[in-house]
Amino acid sequence: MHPSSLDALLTRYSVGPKYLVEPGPSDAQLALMAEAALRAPDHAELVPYRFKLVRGAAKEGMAALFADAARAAGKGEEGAALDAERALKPPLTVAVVARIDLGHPQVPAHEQWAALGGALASFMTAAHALGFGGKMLSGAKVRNPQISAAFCEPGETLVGWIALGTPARTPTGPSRKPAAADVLVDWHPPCKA
Ligand SMILES: Cc1cc2nc3c(=O)[nH]c(=O)nc-3n(C[C@H](O)[C@H](O)[C@H](O)COP(=O)(O)O)c2cc1C
Repeated sequence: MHPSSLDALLTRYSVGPKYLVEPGPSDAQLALMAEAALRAPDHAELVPYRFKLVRGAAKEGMAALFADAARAAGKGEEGAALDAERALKPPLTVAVVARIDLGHPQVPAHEQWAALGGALASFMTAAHALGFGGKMLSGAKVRNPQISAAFCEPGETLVGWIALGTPARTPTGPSRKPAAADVLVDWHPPCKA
């Protein structure tokens, strides 16, 4: 059974591309994930992000870009083949792109990044609730000029890629996290001198 609501929030974990198999989410499931992302808090409703789907023949194009970036980084042919495989293996890859308006009169950049982070988390949690696994990945590749230009329109920043698919193994559980008490702290007003 798929987890729902609070269960999904409490049990999401990342599943790396190695353990992702077909099928990936359908168009209808992707639409639900995007709707969940759009429910994240977003000051002035700027929607400062896009989720760009890499599927079908586009995967080959991404693999070629990854291989070229690996060569440019001095990795050699074995490294290039490994990076190409990273593009081809997941059933679906979703490029996460930021659209930060640095000159916005009300909403500073950090609030727009916060909106993107919330959307990303909701997108991934919705995927988990639908029975899929995934992992957000970036690495030095996001700063490769050819890759960045291929994924971004002017004014956009490539954040990374979410690998998505069906988990091939029973998850061992979420990664280690701090206790709730570590992030819940009482605030006290400063003492008057
Ligand atoms: C924007 C972003 C980029 C990330 N890039 C990487 C990465 O390149 N490599 C990696 O191992 N983890 C990366 N992570 C972290 C993983 O996606 C994941 O959150 C982490 O391994 C913790 O696992 P969990 O999600 O199960 O708690 C990134 C996370 C974010 C939000």
